[in-house]
Amino acid sequence: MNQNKIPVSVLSGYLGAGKTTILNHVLNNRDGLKVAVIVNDLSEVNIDADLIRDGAGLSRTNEKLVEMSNGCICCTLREDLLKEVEKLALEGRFDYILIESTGIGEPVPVAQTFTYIDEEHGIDLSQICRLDTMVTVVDAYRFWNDFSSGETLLDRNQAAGSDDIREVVDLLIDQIEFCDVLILNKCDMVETDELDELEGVLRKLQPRAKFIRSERGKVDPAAILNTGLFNFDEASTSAGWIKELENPVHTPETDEYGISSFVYERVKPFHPERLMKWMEDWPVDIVRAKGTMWLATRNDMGQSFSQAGPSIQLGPAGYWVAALPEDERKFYLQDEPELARAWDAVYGDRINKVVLIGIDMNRNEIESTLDQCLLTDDEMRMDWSRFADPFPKAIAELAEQLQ
Ligand SMILES: Nc1nc2c(ncn2[C@@H]2O[C@H](COP(=O)(O)OP(=O)(O)OP(=O)(O)O)[C@@H](O)[C@H]2O)c(=O)[nH]1
Repeated sequence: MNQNKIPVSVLSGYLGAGKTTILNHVLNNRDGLKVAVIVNDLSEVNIDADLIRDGAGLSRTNEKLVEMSNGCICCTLREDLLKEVEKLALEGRFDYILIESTGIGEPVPVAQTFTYIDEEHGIDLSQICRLDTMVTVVDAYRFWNDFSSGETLLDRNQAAGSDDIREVVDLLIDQIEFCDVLILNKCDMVETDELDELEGVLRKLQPRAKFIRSERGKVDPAAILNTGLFNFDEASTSAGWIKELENPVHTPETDEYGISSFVYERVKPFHPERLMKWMEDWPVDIVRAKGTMWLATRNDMGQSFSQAGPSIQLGPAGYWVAALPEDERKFYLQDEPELARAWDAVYGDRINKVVLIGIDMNRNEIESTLDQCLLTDDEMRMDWSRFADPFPKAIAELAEQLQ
């Protein structure tokens, strides 16, 4: 760890989760640390900055509050963030930079700002700063409500612009699946057993992060400052579904809250119509599913599948290596021993491989009903291109039905 580089912590979390409250608490207990604070607000009036100015008692001479308003540091204000952080770091009078992102900000692009050289502006923040901790704040009281609302940010008038079509649940998942510390805030508003269940699910979604429960934002500053926990590669692969794919762990049935996960893996394609019907009747006990699907009608391309609550997405993931010209296929097989090991003699790398995470999932039922969506032995001998394929245009309608 280079002591000359100024450490940075970033707070993400959906609107109203408690980021400003936590920030104020941490600043009020900062123990002499000279902190520069960057507060990002989507609107023109940076209310959070006012709250921090009033609540945190930053010293005018030693500290600084930078407002970044009217945009989001993960996209439209990314360049401003680069320049602002560079300026603060080069001033050399701060011990720490603490950033509060907007509620609709995604953590990955913010972390990238600190990790990669920005060629366009010639700024390499990694030479002057050290991203120390990515923190995600989750509102324990509203979580399930937001997760299952089926609403988009536009529906809630919270979008970054009219072309921002993100669903609330997808944003929540992005924030949870990329963090080093997850703060479950507003614990005063939720019964303990509900909290235990929620934490169990969140730990399944994000097994790497350190979990902290807080009430009214009371978080020990040491939990989010100078933790040294950030590592881009580890954070990028820390989602529960990736961990489950890498190393399937079968939670024993004794789990108090019935939270479990498993991988559905079959070397046989789905019949698109039957799969579509299955999805229309999505089992409510599955909270999160993610993986690759093989549709008989799209035999050359794997489909990337992602579900979180009522949000379902399916789209092309890329060509199966088995569908590539022979010389390319040989190249990949030589280059990737893992691919060669898993290679099927007939179908190559074509496979259905989906991680399912849920509460009280009936694994047998899920597996047997999904198996019925695979091609039958008779269908395997037919011309697959002639099967009806309602994907992907039906996906949008499907998402609506699930709400
Ligand atoms: N009951 C309770 N209320 C809380 C807690 N933490 C924050 N609040 C309240 O929740 C509301 C939102 O808190 P903020 O700290 O402004 O949340 P935020 O994440 O900064 O919100 P945005 O900046 O809009 O994204 C405020 O009214 C807080 O007083 C908590 O732990 N318990």
